[in-house]
Amino acid sequence: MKLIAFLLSRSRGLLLLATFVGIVSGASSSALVSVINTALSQGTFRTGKTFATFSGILLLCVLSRLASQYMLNHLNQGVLLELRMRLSRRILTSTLRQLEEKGMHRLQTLLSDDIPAVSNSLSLLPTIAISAATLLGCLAYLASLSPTICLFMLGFILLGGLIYRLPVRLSLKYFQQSRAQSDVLNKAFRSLMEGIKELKLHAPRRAAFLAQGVEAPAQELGRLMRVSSNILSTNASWTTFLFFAFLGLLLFSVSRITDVSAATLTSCTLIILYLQQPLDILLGSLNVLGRGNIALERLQQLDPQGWNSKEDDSPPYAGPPPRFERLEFRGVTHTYFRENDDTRFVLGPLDLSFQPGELVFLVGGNGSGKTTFAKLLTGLYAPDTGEVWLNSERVTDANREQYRQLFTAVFSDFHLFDNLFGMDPSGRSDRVREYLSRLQLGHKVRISEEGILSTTSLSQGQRKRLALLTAYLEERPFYLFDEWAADQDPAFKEIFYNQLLPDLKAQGKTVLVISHDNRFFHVADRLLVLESGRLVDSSPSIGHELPERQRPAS
Ligand SMILES: Nc1ncnc2c1ncn2[C@@H]1O[C@H](COP(=O)(O)OP(=O)(O)OP(=O)(O)O)[C@@H](O)[C@H]1O
Repeated sequence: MKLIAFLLSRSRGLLLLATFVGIVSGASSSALVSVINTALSQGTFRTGKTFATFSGILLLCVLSRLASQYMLNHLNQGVLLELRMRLSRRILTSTLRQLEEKGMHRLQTLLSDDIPAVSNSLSLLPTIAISAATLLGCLAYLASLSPTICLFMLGFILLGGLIYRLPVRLSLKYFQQSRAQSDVLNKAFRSLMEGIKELKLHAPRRAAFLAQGVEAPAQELGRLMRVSSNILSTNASWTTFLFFAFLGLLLFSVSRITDVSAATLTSCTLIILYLQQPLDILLGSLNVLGRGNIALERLQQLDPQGWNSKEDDSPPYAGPPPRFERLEFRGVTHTYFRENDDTRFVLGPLDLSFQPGELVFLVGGNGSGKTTFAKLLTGLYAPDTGEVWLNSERVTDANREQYRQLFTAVFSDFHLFDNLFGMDPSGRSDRVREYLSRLQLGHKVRISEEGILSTTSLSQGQRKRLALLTAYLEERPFYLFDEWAADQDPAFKEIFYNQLLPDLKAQGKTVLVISHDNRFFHVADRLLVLESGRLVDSSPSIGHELPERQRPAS
């Protein structure tokens, strides 16, 4: 089973030790039964020797159970930590395109459902080890009392186990289908959170969304889980029935065909009754382990082989931003395929270059490919065809991580962290204060020596200014702003275009600004114009005539 193999590959020594100690616990538990049984059948329960043996074994049983559980709990938590970190690393090392194609909601299911499913099954391992050892110990004792009854019991366990497996498989099939439904439901939950304002404002939309978007997948998920659980419940009841039917058979039939004494039969019955709990646990664990296995398989699909990520092997780049003399696109293209309507969007082929200290505007209608261009430029997408060259070196999968460190970007769907992770603001507090005051945020936000922002609960325009502050502090050679000024008031727009951008240029930074603000195009050294994925113009902006549909309204 993948789950056990995974656990073994992580900490073989500890797992084997914990299993061994669990076996000691199980064995001592069955030894206890034997002591009780012997004491009862031979009437020695009042002797000091029996009391000492009983107490000693009891102590061994409890302590070894505790030790085994502690070890396995330690192992489980270690594995869980590793799974969480692995998944986070896989998300970070996968290409943006792979993540977009996979869908963020699926990643959410992995984090919220699949990791706990693995955790549930791992936390069952100590109990499984102890139950298995108890079972084996009791069977050995049973064999010493009556080999025939032990053989019958073994036959019953094997037959029962085989019969039990089939419904478990069916139940797991439903569970597997429920994972896909969880993805759908998580997608709906994302829409619920992100679209809360729209839903609150429109009652019919809210009702329809609740019914079709949430209730329908939630009901389907509930149905699948219900069927899966009902199969298991039926299975468990059926096994309990079989267990007592076996006991009945033993008492009423087997005793007739073998020459066991009444005392032996009583002892055997006592042991078999004692076995019911470990048997229940072992059979029930088939399902929990199966679910954990399915969850682990889903998580492992993010592994390099499973997801075929070329970038996974490259170590994270920890050096300074690369030197920047010239950046060139040679015949670069990117294509989006849309599965649902069989159409595609092609950006390029693009041939252009950037030099240090240039202020370039990228303009074009909605959907013309500006943001896609920005993702290609910043190395978030690799070109489908064509080449990107930095200075005299071609950008490839091997050096793309390093190439990306050239840029600082504020995308239109930017995320504002409440901590300046990876930047050390200590010793730069004067600069931080100066930037905050330039961005007119001095009265609103403070940044601690550790880089923690006092608040991010700001207006959208203010949040964008804070993102700009982060960009300033990164001090990269190339700045990219995707419709940054769209949320700014007219006064601050003026400051952005007429002061902040020229300042960056004066510092020798290259700046690419995606903008619809025609009034400020004259600030640019160069204007790139995109139309339906094609670069139709890339001439100097001064005196430049825009295509008619992009000219400012007079
Ligand atoms: N993740 C994606 N998967 C498939 N198609 C996409 C994806 N992102 C964008 N597209 C398509 O690619 C085209 C260009 O999108 P892009 O976001 O680059 O345009 P844009 O010029 O930035 O538009 P806007 O000004 O509206 O932001 C659009 O037709 C869009 O439908």
